[in-house]
Amino acid sequence: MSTALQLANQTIAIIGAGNIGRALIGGLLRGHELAPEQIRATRRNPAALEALQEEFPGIQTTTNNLLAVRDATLVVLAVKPQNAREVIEEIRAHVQPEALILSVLAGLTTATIERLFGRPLPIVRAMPNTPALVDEGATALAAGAHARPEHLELCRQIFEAVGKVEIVPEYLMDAVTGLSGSGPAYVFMFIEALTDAGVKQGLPRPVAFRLAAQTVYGAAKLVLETGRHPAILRDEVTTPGGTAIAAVAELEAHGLRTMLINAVATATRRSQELSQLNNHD
Ligand SMILES: NC(=O)C1=CN([C@@H]2O[C@H](COP(=O)(O)OP(=O)(O)OC[C@H]3O[C@@H](n4cnc5c(N)ncnc54)[C@H](OP(=O)(O)O)[C@@H]3O)[C@@H](O)[C@H]2O)C=CC1
Ligand SMILES: O=C(O)[C@@H]1CCC=N1
Repeated sequence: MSTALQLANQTIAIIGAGNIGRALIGGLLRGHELAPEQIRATRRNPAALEALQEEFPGIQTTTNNLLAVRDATLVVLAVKPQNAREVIEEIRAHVQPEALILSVLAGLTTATIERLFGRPLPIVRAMPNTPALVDEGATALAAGAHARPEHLELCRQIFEAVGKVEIVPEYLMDAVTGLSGSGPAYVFMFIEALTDAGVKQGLPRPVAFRLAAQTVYGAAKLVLETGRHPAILRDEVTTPGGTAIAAVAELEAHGLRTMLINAVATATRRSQELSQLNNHD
């Protein structure tokens, strides 16, 4: 007998339907595998919940977390990490014994979440990123001690509705946070800087901006769709004695690679520091 968990059979409570929670609701509904009535979304601000319901007709919204979790088979923890403890303490006695917990809380380990619930329960931890809002997220998933393969698969389906998914051991979640979780910030800076560079050369700003953003998007798509090594694709742009190699030399002189390696190392360290603050009793 298959033990696969079907998305179509789930009742999903999204506790803290802000940016990430909203992205997940959108992805789930666009996938047409479950009806809006299977989703309960919470936050404290009733006006924001009304707006959510207008955006996603048929979902149930409430400021009452207990009401949302009581019949949920899957509880998504999507509040900010600083609100996590109070929310878990509030809902823990009301969550179904068999429910799966899916946490997007940055820096909270599955062991800490389990301790806050006060009992062993299946937990999957996710580190998504904001491009999930346009179905181009990059998400890493890690299983907690009591999560079974079918739990991980269910969560994979959820995040595949809003982008690409990698499964990693939990100890790598800080590195993921430094790379793809925080990464959109680096890429936005890159697009902004490339736009300025075009403006400096005389391009109108809106034109420079569109060219810069599309260049980043197109280059990423070329890497992903061809599967070819980025260094080979770069070689194809660099005509001997031409323009691109002149700029590549400039980027190398200023240590682009080292700068990124150090930036991701710093973000990873910061994630580890925050984890240490979050995960002590
Ligand atoms: N943004 C990012 O790039 C990433 C974020 N994450 C993680 O995702 C989580 C959510 O982040 P994000 O979506 O950006 O944050 P948001 O602030 O957009 O969403 C969190 C939501 O939680 C709601 N909330 C707060 N307290 C409660 C409560 N007691 N009960 C119910 N709802 C509550 C807030 O709404 P209201 O004020 O109306 O209650 C808010 O809308 C965080 O834990 C973060 O670490 C992970 C990866 C990337
Ligand atoms: O900066 C942060 O802490 C969060 C985690 C990943 C992206 N933003």
